[in-house]
Amino acid sequence: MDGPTLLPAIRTLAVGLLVPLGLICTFTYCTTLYRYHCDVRREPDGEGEYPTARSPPLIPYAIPKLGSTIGFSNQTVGKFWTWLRVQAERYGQGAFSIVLAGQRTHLIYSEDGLAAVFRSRHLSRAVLDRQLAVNVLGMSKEDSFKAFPDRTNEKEKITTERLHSDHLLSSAAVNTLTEKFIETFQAQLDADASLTDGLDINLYDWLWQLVFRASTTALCGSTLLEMYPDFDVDYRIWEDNLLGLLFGTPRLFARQAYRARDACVEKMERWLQAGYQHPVREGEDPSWTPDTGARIMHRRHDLYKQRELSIHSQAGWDLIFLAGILSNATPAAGWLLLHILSPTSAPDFRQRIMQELESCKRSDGYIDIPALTRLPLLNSAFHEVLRLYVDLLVVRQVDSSVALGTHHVRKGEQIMAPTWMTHRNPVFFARPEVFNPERFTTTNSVTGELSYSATGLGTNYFPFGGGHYMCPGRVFAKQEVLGIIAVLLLNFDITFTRFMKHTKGGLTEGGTDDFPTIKPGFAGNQVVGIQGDMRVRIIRRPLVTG
Ligand code: HEM
Repeated sequence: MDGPTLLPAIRTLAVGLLVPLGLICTFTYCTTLYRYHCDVRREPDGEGEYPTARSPPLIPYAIPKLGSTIGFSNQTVGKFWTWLRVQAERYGQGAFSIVLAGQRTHLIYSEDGLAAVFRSRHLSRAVLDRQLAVNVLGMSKEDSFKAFPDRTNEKEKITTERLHSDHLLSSAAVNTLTEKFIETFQAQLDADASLTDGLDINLYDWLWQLVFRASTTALCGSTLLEMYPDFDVDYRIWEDNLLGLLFGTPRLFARQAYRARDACVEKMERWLQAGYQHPVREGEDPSWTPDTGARIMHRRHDLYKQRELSIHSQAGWDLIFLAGILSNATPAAGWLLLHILSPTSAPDFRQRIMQELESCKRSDGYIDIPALTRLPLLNSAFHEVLRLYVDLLVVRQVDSSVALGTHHVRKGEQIMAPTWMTHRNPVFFARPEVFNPERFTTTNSVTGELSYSATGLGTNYFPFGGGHYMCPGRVFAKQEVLGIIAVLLLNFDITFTRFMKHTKGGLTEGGTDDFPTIKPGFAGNQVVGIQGDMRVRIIRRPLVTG
């Protein structure tokens, strides 16, 4: 066929394809839009206070299967939720549904709906955990079923729940982990002679490295970073691409992410193999060893063996466990420190934090960690960081059709409970976009004593998720973050120089108003990343003796 005869054929083919596609999209949009408007305007069924549960209104879309995937995947953190809030207020809805990559997904944020999500026995997370195991950790499908079974085997000697409650949540375990973390964090600072004369640094970048090493050593021992001193390089790439991997971005479009994932897992695998060559001696149960890390890791490794996981899958599961501490507690500490030191904060904020911290110095020079966790302003500021900077999606699959408050969901569908819709709702938190370190404090009207509390907010505040799957690292995370702040502020003078702005070419000098912003990413990042930095001068304080 020559050129002139080929062109009309292509045109006919294009028209033949595009016209039906256009018609399908127009028809889909019109029908979903019509149904949406009927649903949002429908009066509640049922009697008075007891409305009958019904399926949340489905957000209209044009492309079948794709549904709202593109809008939901917008990488400006919070953009989708801001849009959804407008819909929620306009139509008085406590939940909406979207089609996400072909799956009907309910976004639930009403108080009764959230309470039911955390309580319900009809919801689980195994399918999502397996998707994460295969896509993000490179586990085989077979091992993902062994690691995340649909039902826990009652006969199992070790279970994840028992393991977490005994070795991650108990106060003895948390204190041991915190002590090891602080010891390693402090040792790095002590070893840096340049801090005595003073250093000009980009604060968060500097802190990230220190916390990365101290957290990894506290959990996994010192051998991992001795074997792979540059482990952080691949880890950072993997962390930045975690949600893209989870959603199954094909390897062709995310080569660097897959390479970093495989490199991280391979390094953890070699570290595990080296550790297994030096098993803990019979009858001994050390709280930490250089080769195998903390006791929680030893017990996890016992669980891996009980479930007969390959060494590759064991390494992947260790990697995501490590990410719990690295990818959440580190930015949380960063946001808190930036706010304390920022010239944009209230003038007396830093001074009051310092007064509180001074009261936690023990006579031997160490920090009284339990006392730190009772400081009202510091703890309130920590909770405020989590309110403002956690973009969490509590994700569950529906195992059997059920009413979650007034929302009816069907077997096979998916639930997402977004923190953004409640944590930034002006009805629950006045001026929600503003960092207010006093938000969780109260002053006793008789004694004038300041205290703090994040309880009483019920399901309006859930940075650590809720119910059966609630974060088991929550107590350690808080102690770690407060410990970082105390060690730095009590031992160093830190002077603000300027903010550093993020640009395409890297960080450039900013003004005194350019407080760092939220790093772009998919919804559901947990503690959001920090974009930009703060230039400071840091100098060790002279030791006070006698
Ligand atoms: C500020 C810090 C942290 C935040 C905001 C956070 C948040 C979360 C959230 C939201 C979940 C899922 C809960 C759900 O689905 O309902 C989770 C799970 C988990 N977190 Fe954390 N986390 C933090 C720190 C940590 C630390 C320090 C560790 C470990 C040392 C940790 C270990 C885990 C583990 C093992 C799970 C999975 C639990 C399970 O599947 O049963 N987290 N975390």
